[in-house]
Amino acid sequence: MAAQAQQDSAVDSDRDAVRDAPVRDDSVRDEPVSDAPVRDDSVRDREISREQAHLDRVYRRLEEKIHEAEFLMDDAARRGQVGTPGALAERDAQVFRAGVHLNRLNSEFEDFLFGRIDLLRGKDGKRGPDGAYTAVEPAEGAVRPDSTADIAETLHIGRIGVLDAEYAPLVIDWRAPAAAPFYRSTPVDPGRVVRRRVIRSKGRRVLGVEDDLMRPEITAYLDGEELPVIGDGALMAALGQARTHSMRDIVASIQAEQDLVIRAPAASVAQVEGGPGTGKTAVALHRAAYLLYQDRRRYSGGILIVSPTPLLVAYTEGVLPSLGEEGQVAIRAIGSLVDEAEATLYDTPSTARAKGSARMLKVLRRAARGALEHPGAPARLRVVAFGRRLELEAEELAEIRRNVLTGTAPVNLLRPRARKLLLDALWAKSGGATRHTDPELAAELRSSFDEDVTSEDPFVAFLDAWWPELTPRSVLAAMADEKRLGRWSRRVLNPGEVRRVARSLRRDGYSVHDIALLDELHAVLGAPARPRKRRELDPLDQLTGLEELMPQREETRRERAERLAQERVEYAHVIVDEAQDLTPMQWRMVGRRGRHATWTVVGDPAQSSWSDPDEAAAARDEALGSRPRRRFELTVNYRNPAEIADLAARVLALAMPGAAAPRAVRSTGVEPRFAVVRDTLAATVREEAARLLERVDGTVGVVVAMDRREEARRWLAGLGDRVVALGSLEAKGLEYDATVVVSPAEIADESPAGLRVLYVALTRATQQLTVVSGERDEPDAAGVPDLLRD
Ligand SMILES: Nc1ncnc2c1ncn2[C@@H]1O[C@H](COP(=O)(O)OP(=O)(O)OP(=O)(O)O)[C@@H](O)[C@H]1O
Repeated sequence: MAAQAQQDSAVDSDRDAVRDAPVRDDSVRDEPVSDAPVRDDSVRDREISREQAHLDRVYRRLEEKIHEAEFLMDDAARRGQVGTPGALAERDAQVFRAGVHLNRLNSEFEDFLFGRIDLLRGKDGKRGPDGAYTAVEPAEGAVRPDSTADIAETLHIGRIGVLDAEYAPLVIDWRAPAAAPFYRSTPVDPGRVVRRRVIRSKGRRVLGVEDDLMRPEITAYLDGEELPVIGDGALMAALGQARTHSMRDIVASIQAEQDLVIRAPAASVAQVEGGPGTGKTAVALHRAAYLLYQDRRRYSGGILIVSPTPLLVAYTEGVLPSLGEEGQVAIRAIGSLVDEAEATLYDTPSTARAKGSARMLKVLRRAARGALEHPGAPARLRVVAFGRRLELEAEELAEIRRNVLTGTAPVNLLRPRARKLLLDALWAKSGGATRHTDPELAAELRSSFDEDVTSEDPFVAFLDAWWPELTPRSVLAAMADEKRLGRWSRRVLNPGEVRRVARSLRRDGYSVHDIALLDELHAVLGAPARPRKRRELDPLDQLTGLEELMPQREETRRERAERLAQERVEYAHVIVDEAQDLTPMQWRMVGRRGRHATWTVVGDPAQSSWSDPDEAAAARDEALGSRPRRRFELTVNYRNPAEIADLAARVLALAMPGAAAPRAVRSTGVEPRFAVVRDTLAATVREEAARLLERVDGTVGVVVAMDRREEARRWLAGLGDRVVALGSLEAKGLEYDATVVVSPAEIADESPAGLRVLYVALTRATQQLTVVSGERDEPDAAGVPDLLRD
């Protein structure tokens, strides 16, 4: 039987890839070779043209929908001319809906349609909102006693859903419940799925199909014809593709354990752990698209994805638009979370350690108060009121300041209280309190005294200098003074830390750790009350004189909504990528953006570059609060071939003894290459990078210790834009076809978490890895550095 005969190949291409021996990936070459041979296959061609016919139908339908949307826009424009308020509102709503629709339909997605499942008859005959049958399990008798069965339903899966004119599904949105079996079904637990097909297309042309048979034990018929099975496994094809400088979506080949995370209910915190290359970043991005599809209204509050570096943001930015989602999701690097302050600098590990620690909280609170006493602060206050000269001396002023600061409110919000206590003290000196016994007259006198004093320029100037409105930047700048910082850090930071932190703050620009300090200071200082903008005059109000009658009218609901949107720093869902790297201060910063949010937190403790994971875990727990958590684990490495994964596992064993490395699904037969410095380090690295550029079609990453970044860029000058140099910390989350890791010992010695950083560096390549060793690496005769020996 044909289906039976295909059993072996179907098991070979088992999409779950859960097996012990990695699959040999022959697309990878050690030596440059020409293109692989193309197989002529008439069944394959026939299947491709069948899918082509379906895709043509889909595009015809899309064109009809585009015309409908355009008609809607025209119609809306006509309504606009009527001019009544009702018609105008309706027009706005229509234009908006039609615009969104057109926009989505007009984007010519590469592989708009990418999947298909052929299903057995289900337990009941119920259909879901997308027109597909809802049953997960097959009906009794769907498979006949002689192991034959008929396909009862065929679903095509794509980036957005398309119904035909009769509301039958032409394409099911990948996020719809009916699409779940496409990702979840396995030969062990197939449900109704008999055959799962990945369709590869470009623009409107179908290029190929790859099938996996989920029920190899039966012979299935579709329209009386036996169901053919084509292909060598779509997953392997996807993994073998050359990498560019942008990440691709994985929508056509999401694996079952990943799908569980993507579709997890968003009620609380989904905590996802997995080793390098297990798809954590990919899953996080697909989850954002899924959540928006599931409950667009709820997530109109915005989804924030926090990424470790601007490089990773740039690498991943295109994924959501390719899934049909834009606008509602903000992907921000952890160093760009505070508006108008972009991190451009790196701190040394010891400075970073001090700045990232929760100990800084105390320092910042003291600094926020201490910064009020700046070198230019006036020592005394002199005013004239009721014709008398009144003075407050330094001691009295200090006493008033102490009094004000007993309050716990943010420093900037204490300014009105400071003003009031100054006036009280001046009033007491003026003797005004004894002039009247009648309380009403006394109050009147006091109020005209206050008015007298506060309208005097010297008082206003004094208050501005003595209790200035502090900004996070000004306080951080004050901390650059080592003496002052020493005072504010007493018994919190040691003198070495004080020196290093102060010195780092004297540089031009901010480091990624400074951004969390700025954000904390923003909270500690409090935003000063903004004078409310006067409403623009409404012509209707002018006619009726309402504006005069109600000069302080409350802001309308719409105005309030607009203001809140502008001021938004909180999100409905927060996704933290590479969560293992967040310092306690960064957790506080991210936590403030998701106080009422649901969360997805993905990370890998073995890749943490933070030296005190326990302190960070405590800060994370505080940010996530008591929300219930659901834990997920990703176990399969889709990035590295087994040859590279095995080498990296040696460093993992040193960095985290006993930790399990994820299982690699591919093997290339190409072992990592070990090179020792020949002439100069620069020349050796350049030669090795050039060698790899010849062997791979895509990108090459050269990973060096952080303080070699600049020189490494010079080493590679002129080799073209397929190759990039990166510091070890910048390599986080990224991947290349091939990598050169320069001096493992230098990377490992950089910081207390250096071995884990080296583990990150060694796990970036999808095809080939070269390790260059200097003397410090103590390479053996084969060039293998001490740290990487078995
Ligand atoms: N189901 C899949 N189908 C195809 N490719 C996949 C799949 N899952 C992951 N990949 C690919 O594997 C690579 C690694 O994925 P990703 O960067 O998301 O892993 P990660 O767990 O975030 O890794 P790291 O912890 O090292 O940053 C990417 O190229 C991704 O596209």
